[in-house]
Amino acid sequence: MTPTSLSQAMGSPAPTMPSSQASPLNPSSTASTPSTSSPLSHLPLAAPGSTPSPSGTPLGLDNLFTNPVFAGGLGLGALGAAAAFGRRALISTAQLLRRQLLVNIEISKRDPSYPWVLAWLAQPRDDPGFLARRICRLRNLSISTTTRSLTRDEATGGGKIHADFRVQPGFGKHIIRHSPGVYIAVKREKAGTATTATGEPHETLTLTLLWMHRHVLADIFTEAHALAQQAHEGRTVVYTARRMEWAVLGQPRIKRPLGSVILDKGVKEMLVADVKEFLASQQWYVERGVPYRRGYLLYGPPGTGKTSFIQALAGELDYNVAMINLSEQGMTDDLLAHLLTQLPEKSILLLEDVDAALVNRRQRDPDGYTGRTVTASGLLNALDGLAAGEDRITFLTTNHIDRLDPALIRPGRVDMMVRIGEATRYQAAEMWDRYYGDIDTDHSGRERFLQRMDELGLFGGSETDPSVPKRHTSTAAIQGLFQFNKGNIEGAIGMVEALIPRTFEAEETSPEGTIKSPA
Ligand SMILES: Nc1ncnc2c1ncn2[C@@H]1O[C@H](COP(=O)(O)OP(=O)(O)OP(=O)(O)O)[C@@H](O)[C@H]1O
Repeated sequence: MTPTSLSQAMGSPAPTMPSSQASPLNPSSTASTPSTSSPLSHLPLAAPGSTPSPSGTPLGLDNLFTNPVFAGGLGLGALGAAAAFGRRALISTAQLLRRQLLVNIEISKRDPSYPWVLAWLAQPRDDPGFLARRICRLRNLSISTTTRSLTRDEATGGGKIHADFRVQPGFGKHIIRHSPGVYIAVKREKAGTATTATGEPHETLTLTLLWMHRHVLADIFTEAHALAQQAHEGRTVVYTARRMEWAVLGQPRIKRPLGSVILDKGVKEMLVADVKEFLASQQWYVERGVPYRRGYLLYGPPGTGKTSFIQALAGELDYNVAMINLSEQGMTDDLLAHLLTQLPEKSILLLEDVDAALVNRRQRDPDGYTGRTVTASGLLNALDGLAAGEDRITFLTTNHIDRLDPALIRPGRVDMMVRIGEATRYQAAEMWDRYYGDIDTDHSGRERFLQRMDELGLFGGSETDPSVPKRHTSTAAIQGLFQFNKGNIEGAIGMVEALIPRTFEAEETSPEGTIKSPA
């Protein structure tokens, strides 16, 4: 039912609309257009109760614009829109300029250059001048501390631990001046949550500089690398596995001279020559399709210089040492394989006490469950399986060769096996010369020392007295005795009995390799 019919039905006449309201789009129109001529003609222009225009007509658009409230609102709206547009235009222009004029370089914490650049940023710089001094400042600093135990020689000042503090740019934004007129914005930030690898959040470092100054980036990385190398010069970096990544263990150590490790006659020379030959013959391996890696197994009793030799060899070759403890909690076959594929560059891989991993092969129960972490097959695969990396020198050490699986000792995994045994007469004499050579010029002290060792059967029995038990001592024990009697020939000779290992003596004697202070 239409409204008309409704009103008619209710007995009231249908309302007529004034002709001036007939066409709201043409308010000035006075033509008496029928209300049905415009679809909008029946819509009221003003809300019920609104003030009629002074002309007596309801509010029209011309009146709307002359209305100060409406005009003011419209003006404000236009201003707001213009401001928003202007802001957006400004942002777009800034982004465009940024893209065109600036260059960003992001360095991930996983990249080897990350610590180098951090150290480079913390370098003291020349005074840049009044203005630049106000602009350039590392606002937040963080500290990276490493500690190491002091040797007996170093610990004269009373302390036992040496700490190194390195100041680095902290998290946040900084500005540094690279050279006159070249400024770099630095942003160091934590990215995301803790990684499963280290338990620490990932970090990035972003350097931003003018596009026209981009050439300094190459200088920055070269300088940062040179700085890192300088810090490690004459030093051997020891890496250790920290969860899924390699981490530097303490401070890089001063290179140990090869001459300070005394192995039996010719052993050291033979090993060094073999490694050097391997390093010089990469082409030979490539041409024959042989994986370019070489494995060495050093075995023998504790304290005979196996680890010391590997450390000194790394120094001699200008290599680092990447060490994995196979019996460490959490070390699994997968983790071992992963770490071996990520080996730090120019590093000797050192797997100590390798028997610890192989023991579990026998301890596996019928279900294949093993209480230990790295299995024997995991180790074998990591050494020469499909995923095993190339360009690698591996040293394995063990005190228990009898516990090793024969599968481990086969060319490709272990190419050379060397027993580093108990101290021989040759080694004892060489060590004596290193400690007392300058004061025992006629070697008389050395002869008395060796004779005393002989009398006690410490070179595997006495040549003159068959009743003397066959004994051995370690080079570590001899070193301990000499260190205890620094510059004291008589003291050293008088204490030879302390070299007798505990296994050959009653319980009250000193443990193997340790020198007890005289009462
Ligand atoms: N042949 C050696 N020449 C010089 N120093 C030695 C020698 N053997 C042992 N030492 C000294 O004894 C200490 C222990 O030596 P090192 O750790 O190299 O022995 P190791 O054979 O690796 O022992 P382990 O089998 O227990 O790991 C070191 O301080 C090292 O300087």
